[in-house]
Amino acid sequence: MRLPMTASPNPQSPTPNPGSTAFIGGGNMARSLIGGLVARGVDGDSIRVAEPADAARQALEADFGVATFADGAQAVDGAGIWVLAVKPQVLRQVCEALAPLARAQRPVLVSIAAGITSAQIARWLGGGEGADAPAIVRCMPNTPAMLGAGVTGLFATPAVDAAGREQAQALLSSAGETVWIEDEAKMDAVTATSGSGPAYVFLLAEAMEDAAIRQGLPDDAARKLVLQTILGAARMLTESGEAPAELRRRVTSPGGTTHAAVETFETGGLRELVDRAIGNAAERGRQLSAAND
Ligand SMILES: NC(=O)C1=CN([C@@H]2O[C@H](COP(=O)(O)OP(=O)(O)OC[C@H]3O[C@@H](n4cnc5c(N)ncnc54)[C@H](O)[C@@H]3O)[C@@H](O)[C@H]2O)C=CC1
Ligand SMILES: O=C(O)[C@@H]1CCC=N1
Repeated sequence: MRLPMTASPNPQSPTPNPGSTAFIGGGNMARSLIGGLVARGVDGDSIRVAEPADAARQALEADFGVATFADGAQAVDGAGIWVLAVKPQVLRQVCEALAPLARAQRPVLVSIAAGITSAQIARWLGGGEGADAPAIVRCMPNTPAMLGAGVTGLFATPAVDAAGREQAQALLSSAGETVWIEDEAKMDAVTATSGSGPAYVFLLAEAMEDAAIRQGLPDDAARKLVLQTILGAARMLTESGEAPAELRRRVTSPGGTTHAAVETFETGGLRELVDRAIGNAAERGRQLSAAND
């Protein structure tokens, strides 16, 4: 097991290695993204992670062979791309602490924090206009990234050049599909749809499993039936080329069992509820921005 490295940061470093990636924060999402990079064949030695929790650092080293550091300044030293993977509540403090190094190294900054805008990050890093503006790519991945089955929405500020966009896209592509979003204001909708979205499917799985057990199925049978149903339906959605409504229509015999269930969902207001839930998630993103400014 490696020990946290102690090399001094070099604030003068003018030519960072674009192939080296630093993660600030080594929690759940960082692990998912790092796992995707390593699975794609990226050398763990080129990944540097700042993470204050000893246990998380040790696990990252053991699982992925990455270099870890207790201190952000050490992790970013020489890295051409920095992934800001801390909670929105601590991002300001992280950016302010790394601002001098960001101005010296001029990395591509990839933020995955929900809600926090590129303008806030730029300001916390000390700003700069035109060619001096920090190159920020605001992203919203999701947890299926750990299987390479994620999807990420990306928005790049004008300061990000074509090479920077390619670097960010290559990083997030190792976690699954990518979608460029040209209007940053829509990133809260991305967060509410796909960033948080896996939890909606997990909630549906919980509810279906509970209902199946209430219908008398043994626990293990209920779980297997529900999980394989969701997997099979997801594959049909992604592989058949058919719209969700058409796939639903084909399962729903008039007057049959599915019809009874779907009518219950429709009259119970499922669509309105989903609309409200996603609207509330997007609004929470905007609140996170305001609350952590
Ligand atoms: N969990 C999810 O499904 C998704 C999360 N996100 C975003 O990813 C970011 C991270 O979320 P998670 O990984 O879920 O959180 P997490 O809590 O698992 O990871 C955050 C990590 O940052 C570390 N940390 C705290 N202060 C630090 C500092 N000063 N320097 C370096 N590391 C520090 C913590 O010890 C922790 O390990 C958040 O901003 C969240 O909005 C984005 C997409 C999906
Ligand atoms: O719940 C959250 O705030 C984060 C962002 C998207 C998924 N998890």
